Amino acid sequence: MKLHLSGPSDHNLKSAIQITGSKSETNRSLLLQALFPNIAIRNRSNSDDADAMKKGLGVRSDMVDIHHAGTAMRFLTAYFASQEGKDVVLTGSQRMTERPIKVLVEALKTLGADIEYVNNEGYPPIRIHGKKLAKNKVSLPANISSQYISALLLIAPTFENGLELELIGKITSVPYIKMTLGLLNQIGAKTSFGKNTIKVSTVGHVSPMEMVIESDWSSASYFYSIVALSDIGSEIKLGSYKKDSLQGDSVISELYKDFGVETIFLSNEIVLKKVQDAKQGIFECDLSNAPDIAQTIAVTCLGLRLGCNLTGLHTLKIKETDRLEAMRAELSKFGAEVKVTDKSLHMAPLSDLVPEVAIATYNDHRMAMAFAPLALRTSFKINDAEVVSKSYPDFWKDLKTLGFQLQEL
Ligand SMILES: O=C(O)C1=C[C@@H](OP(=O)(O)O)[C@@H](O)[C@H](O)C1
Ligand SMILES: C=C(OP(=O)(O)O)C(=O)O
Repeated sequence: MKLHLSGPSDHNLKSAIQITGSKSETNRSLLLQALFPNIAIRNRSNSDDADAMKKGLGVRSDMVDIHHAGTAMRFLTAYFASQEGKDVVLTGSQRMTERPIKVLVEALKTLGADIEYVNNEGYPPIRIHGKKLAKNKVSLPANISSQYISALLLIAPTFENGLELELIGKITSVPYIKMTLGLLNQIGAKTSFGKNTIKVSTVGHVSPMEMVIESDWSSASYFYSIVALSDIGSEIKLGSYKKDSLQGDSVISELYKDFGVETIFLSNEIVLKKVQDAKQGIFECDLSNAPDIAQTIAVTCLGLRLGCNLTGLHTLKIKETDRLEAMRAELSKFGAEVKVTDKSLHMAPLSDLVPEVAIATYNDHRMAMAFAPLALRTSFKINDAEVVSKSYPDFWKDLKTLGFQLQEL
């Protein structure tokens, strides 16, 4: 589906939107629920990735396809490896077969798992023969993806003597590891996170309990961008959010102050309000703790005619696409001067946007959603707009309620 996008006629926005639960929290909770069936989940994500996780956990055949879902790939690898008697081949989309999994597989093998690569060493698909994992201590590199660490931590409560991880190198995407530990605490696991050691205790039994998932902050980021690009006085209310979030992307409420966006925390909602013009100059930020909002921020800067230096982006090359290269190519179509390294993105301020360009999305939901707010500045096209369903299937519907004009081409 190719969409032509233009902004609302009135740039003074007033709207309220309900977003579903965080996909990261949902996929962790679904795994914990499979291990401890007394857990009930409220406000789960309606994303494709959450569906892939749910289906994968319930599968009866010996083939599991998780499509594009990185968390489902990594979390299910750990889950199946620890399920005695389970024999499955775990695979995904073409892109998933290019996203590395060796660090996790090696760590699981050290713990006693039986896993083979079906085609290419280090990459899905993998064949897993589930076993009771006997060891309880392992070291692994921590600078490639935090999902490997979260995957191991999530199965740890079922180990006889808990689990101790030694993390090697600079730890990336730390808030996602803390999110995992936070959810483990909710089911009664004792956890500790020292400088480079994480410990999780065994959990024998979980009494009936409810996990209430906060709505997705990465999805909220697109509305921060919209408010930043709209008139002073604009307000969008988003539910259901809270101040003490488990999601690292909630840092956006601080970052967007520089773009003139204030966040008002109500009991179960946030109100994003454009209160002043953006701070002028080059926007600088290290996003190693919040990699999923890098694309949103780069496009906001483009729309506000600001330059940016975004660093800490070393994980972006192995996500749904090489996001650094994809951003360079697509920002450039609007006329921006962009340089990328393998861990950073640098953009010079641009005064006039080239209109009516067609943005490619590279099977990456965040490419489509990050660029959409720019329709407040110029009209353009988005190719393969349906990619948004990976994390936010209602995105285009919600954009229409704000008055954005979407025309299917
Ligand atoms: O654990 C998680 O839920 C996630 C961790 C992050 O990945 P990396 O740790 O690979 O950066 C993030 O980009 C991804 O969208 C979700
Ligand atoms: C990187 C992402 O997801 P995953 O790694 O889980 O595929 C994302 O949603 O931006």
